[in-house]
Amino acid sequence: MMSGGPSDATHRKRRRRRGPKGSGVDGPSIPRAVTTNGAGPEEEEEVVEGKAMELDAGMSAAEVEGVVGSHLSETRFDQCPVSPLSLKAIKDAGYEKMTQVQEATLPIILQGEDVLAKAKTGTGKTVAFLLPAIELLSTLPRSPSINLLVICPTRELANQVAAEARKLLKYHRSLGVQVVIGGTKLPQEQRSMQSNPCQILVATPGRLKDHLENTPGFSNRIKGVKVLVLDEADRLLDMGFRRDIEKIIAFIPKERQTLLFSATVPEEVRQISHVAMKRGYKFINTVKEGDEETHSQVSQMYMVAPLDLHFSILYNVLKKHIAEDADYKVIVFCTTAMVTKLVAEVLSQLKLNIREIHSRKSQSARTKVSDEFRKSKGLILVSSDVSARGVDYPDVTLVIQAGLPADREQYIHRLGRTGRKGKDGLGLLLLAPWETYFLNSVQDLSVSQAVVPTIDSSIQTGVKDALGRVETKSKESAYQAWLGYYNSNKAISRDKSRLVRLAEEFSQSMGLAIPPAIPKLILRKMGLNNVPGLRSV
Ligand SMILES: Nc1ncnc2c1ncn2[C@@H]1O[C@H](COP(=O)(O)OP(=O)(O)OP(=O)(O)O)[C@@H](O)[C@H]1O
Repeated sequence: MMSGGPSDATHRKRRRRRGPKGSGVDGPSIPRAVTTNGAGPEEEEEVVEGKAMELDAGMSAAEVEGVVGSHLSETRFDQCPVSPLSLKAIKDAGYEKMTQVQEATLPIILQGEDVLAKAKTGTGKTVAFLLPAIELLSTLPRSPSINLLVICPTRELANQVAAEARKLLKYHRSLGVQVVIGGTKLPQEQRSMQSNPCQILVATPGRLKDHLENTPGFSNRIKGVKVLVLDEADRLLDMGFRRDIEKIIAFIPKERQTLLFSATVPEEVRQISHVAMKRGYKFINTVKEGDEETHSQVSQMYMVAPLDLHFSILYNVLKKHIAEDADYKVIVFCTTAMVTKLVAEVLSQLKLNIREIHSRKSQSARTKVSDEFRKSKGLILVSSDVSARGVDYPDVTLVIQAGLPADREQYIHRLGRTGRKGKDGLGLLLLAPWETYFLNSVQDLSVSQAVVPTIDSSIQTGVKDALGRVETKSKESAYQAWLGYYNSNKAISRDKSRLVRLAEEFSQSMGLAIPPAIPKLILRKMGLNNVPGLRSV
């Protein structure tokens, strides 16, 4: 018997009023076809708290730590109503016990309910939605329709979800999985879908929309969707992706099961979940109230220092970490693609073992680097937010976030690349003094201040020389991207002359004597034309 089933879980019905008109929650941007999808004027959701976190009064401190820190439940997969074919594949994958989110969601998903699930990073959410969906699919008659559609915000994550699906499908010979992602050739995907139509499709939103609009027969195939999954649901429902998702959902039958998963579920997402889910959906939260959304076994630090020290601090911290851990595996998150490129170039010049990944790289280069980083140790991945969510690189020892994360959620997801599957990890957030206001948004997490290391002259000289060897073009592009990123941040862009001053500080930190000129058109697009202190060409 499963111990985390609905009979053991705490159920609470909760009625919530949706936000007022124009509050951004029910705004006019939601097409009628989508808003009518099971949503009434008042949303009702059932809150189910998994019993996985309940503690026994008689436990020792070590046992308590083991339970709280552990991502695994006491339930084995072979104790669950799962087909022998799936069980065999699960065994081959080396999984024996279910993780807490898997234990809490499986029975409810198998009952056909719509589910919004929140569980910490690296705790097996992918299997939690794939396994019950595959169980359902295995009972359907064979057809060329797509029956399970999984939408992911990044290409790397889509590939990874497909890989996990292939593991689980090992013995389900009649089921197949296909991936459609941007950055690859559309006709190639069209041909492969035609020659081998699979029941499971994993996609990024833009490319999926492309297929809906341009691939003959595709919109018919998608009418067969029985289960829709939004992985990293809060990201997919935020303003960047929301319109695409709404358009896609309009093509999919309303009679379906919808599963939304993420490590972060801000209140706004709960309020707009009716965009995708039926009323009366179950909200399953395996993060106990009062518990942090991050892992206790991951030490989180922040460091505050002027921008002109950031390259040296980065170099110093990395060198120290490498000296302390021969199996180091580090991700350095940067604010934008072009800043990522610059940081990667500077650190490479400093003879560190660097790989670079961001949206300006070709998809084949991204896939190559991602595969290499997954398998390797002794490597530093300098990354934009393309690696922030979902990607499962085992044994990452340290995550550095240089500059402001986009928001609290992005901070949590980036940090979640370390400390996966109950392992230890380290996180460092490196901020300039004027960025420290961000700390308010993570004050409920255990982030402690770290002392700025003393930077000796050899490090300073090394960094200066490395910067000198980096092409001016990279610095110019980084400056422009930096300005764009901070200009889109409301707290900072309010005072344009301050923004220009800060950008100049960044330019100096790269060793440039004067800030680069920016094309007029771009300045206009950023709303920064005629701002004193910015040069244009
Ligand atoms: N029951 C299990 N036992 C052992 N390992 C598991 C189990 N389920 C999943 N895993 C492994 O745990 C790792 C993390 O899983 P996954 O990437 O799905 O986490 P996640 O919760 O989706 O994380 P994120 O929030 O970062 O997306 C993967 O390597 C996966 O193969």
